[in-house]
Amino acid sequence: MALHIVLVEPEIPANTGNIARTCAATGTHLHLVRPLGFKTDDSTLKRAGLDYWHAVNIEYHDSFEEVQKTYSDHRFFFATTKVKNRYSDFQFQDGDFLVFGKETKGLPPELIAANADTAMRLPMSDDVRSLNLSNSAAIIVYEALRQLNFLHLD
Ligand SMILES: C[S@@+](CC[C@H](N)C(=O)[O-])C[C@H]1O[C@@H](n2cnc3c(N)ncnc32)[C@H](O)[C@@H]1O
Repeated sequence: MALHIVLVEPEIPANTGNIARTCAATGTHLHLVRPLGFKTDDSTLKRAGLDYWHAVNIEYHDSFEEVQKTYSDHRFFFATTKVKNRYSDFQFQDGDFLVFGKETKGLPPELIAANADTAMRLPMSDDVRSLNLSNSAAIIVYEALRQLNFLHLD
């Protein structure tokens, strides 16, 4: 088993490359939902992931519904600025899916509304609208790993 990160329609290659590197470091599986805002041979994407791409377990999907259908026996958590639930108040389990939205618009409001019980927010001051996507993913996956005693890692 492993944790899973889902990026729904990511736009900025450097963010996806950074997240791929975090996935390689943590044994987390990466799911990219099309359309992507870059080509998979984009040099910025490759550079941000350094030479760790071979260590990333990556899957591409045509829709988020496809991810949910394929992994219907897993739990899904949704990272968004739009709710009050604090990310660290959830009890994560091995196999959980952590879902992140696109850089410009975030996750679709209807997806958040339909999953309000498992939507989570990283606390921020009122001066900032959102955190960077790759920073958000790193913080949440490491919180899940901390709760799981860094299962699968040293
Ligand atoms: C740059 S943000 C999107 C900004 C968008 N205007 C919004 O408010 O959702 C890209 C993604 O990073 C994650 N993110 C950024 N800041 C977050 C926060 N404070 N709490 C939870 N997720 C966050 C979310 O998954 C979001 O969809």
